[in-house]
Amino acid sequence: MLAKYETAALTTPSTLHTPLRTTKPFRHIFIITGPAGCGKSSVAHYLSRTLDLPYIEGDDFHPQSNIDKMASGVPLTDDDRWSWLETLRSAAVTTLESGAPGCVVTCSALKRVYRDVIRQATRAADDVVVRFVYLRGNKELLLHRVKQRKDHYMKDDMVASQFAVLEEPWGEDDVISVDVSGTLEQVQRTAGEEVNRVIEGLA
Ligand SMILES: Nc1ncnc2c1ncn2[C@@H]1O[C@H](COP(=O)(O)OP(=O)(O)O)[C@@H](O)[C@H]1O
Ligand SMILES: O=C(O)[C@H](O)[C@@H](O)[C@H](O)[C@H](O)COP(=O)(O)O
Repeated sequence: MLAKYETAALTTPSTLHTPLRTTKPFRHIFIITGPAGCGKSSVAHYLSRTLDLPYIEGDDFHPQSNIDKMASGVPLTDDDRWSWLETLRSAAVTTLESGAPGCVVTCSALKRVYRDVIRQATRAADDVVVRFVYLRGNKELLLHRVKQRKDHYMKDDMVASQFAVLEEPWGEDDVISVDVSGTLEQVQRTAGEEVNRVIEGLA
């Protein structure tokens, strides 16, 4: 069982003039990332449910032109993605401004510059924290999982193009990396434990 979200606390530094410490909870935006088939939706639904945080599905924020493009097997370009990423970031910030203590967002965020667009959400307020959960799997595994998936516009022929532009987030200190080669239950549990460590201020 994950710890209650409300237990997370930011202790503001005391000064000579304010000897009493006040606490203020962080509001976390957890971005579940990785190429198609890595398990973003499956893991994000689990985190949203267990942490009782709103779920924002990145695919719901694409303009129709992007969906048509992906459905016809044409990879998106940077220019197709900028406004999508900004819209997604706004949706996360609006969710917090509406009173949510945090949220869980799915977004492939394949390149560092895309993650940087999302990172700008921290400018909304000093208690907003962005953490990425990168679901790490090799191309063959994700291809296999996308092939098994039904009723999704994104077909397996897009996986190779996603790996071609993927910049794995090594060295980015706001990223949790989770190996997805195990069962879905194992991956969900590991992601939950890692996210819980962040919420508790341990990571
Ligand atoms: N660890 C896993 N083991 C086996 N199947 C998985 C695992 N994670 C996800 N899947 C399955 O793989 C497919 C893709 O998962 P999904 O969550 O839709 O990925 P994404 O949102 O990243 O494209 C789904 O059919 C899902 O049930
Ligand atoms: O679940 C999936 O199949 C993917 O997440 C898919 O929906 C797509 O990756 C993104 O929505 C945007 O496309 P890019 O990853 O090419 O930016």
